[in-house]
Amino acid sequence: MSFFDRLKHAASTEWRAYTEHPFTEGLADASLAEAAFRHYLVQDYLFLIEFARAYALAVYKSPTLADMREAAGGLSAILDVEMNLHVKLCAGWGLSATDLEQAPPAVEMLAYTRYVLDAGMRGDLLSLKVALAPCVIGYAEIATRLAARPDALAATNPYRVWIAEYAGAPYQEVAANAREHLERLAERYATPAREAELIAIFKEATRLEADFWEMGWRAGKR
Ligand SMILES: Cc1ncc(C[n+]2csc(CCO)c2C)c(N)n1
Repeated sequence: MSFFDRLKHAASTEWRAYTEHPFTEGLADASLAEAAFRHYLVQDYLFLIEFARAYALAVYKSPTLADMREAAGGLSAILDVEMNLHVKLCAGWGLSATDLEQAPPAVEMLAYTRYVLDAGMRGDLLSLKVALAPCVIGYAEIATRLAARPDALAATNPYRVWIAEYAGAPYQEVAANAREHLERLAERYATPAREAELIAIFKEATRLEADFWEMGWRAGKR
């Protein structure tokens, strides 16, 4: 079994709660309340700013130049690609980039990003990449599943742009490369003695991803 599959298997309850959260179902069948999506999107913008810092930390923590280039690629994928999607999507919901940056941070956003930054700060590059894995690899898995649903990408679904972005080939390739890089890192630095700690990091980050959906989901019920 690959290293990532071992992590996912060990965290299967948390992984399902994250990747099959009702929020994601609501994106696919367009039943998600607009308020839920807006709240999620604004907090996700703040989340991406903090995740850019985590990738910058990955540059710093890189033992080799090749690792450094890989982390720098992740950093620019956030700053130059993913954040543009958010700005574009938010404009469609009447929110400007300034509105986004000035939004008050939610505790779920803070908890998740602080956790990842802390895991990276006290650990090595492998610990940090394990903490980042649910985000990068999870979104690719979620979007692929949603895109296969009838009408998920239909013009009548206001969330089709989000699904198409993460289900599309460019993002799927980013996620596949991240997964490949994680396997190579694990070959270099994972030991049986470290496995329990790495699983604990993966589980916690996955739980915080589910909490992030839950935060948006609750905003749709208010
Ligand atoms: C809560 C939350 N989790 C994951 C992602 C997806 N994501 C964040 S950074 C990154 C890597 C490079 O773009 C990806 C795919 C998100 N946007 N929000």
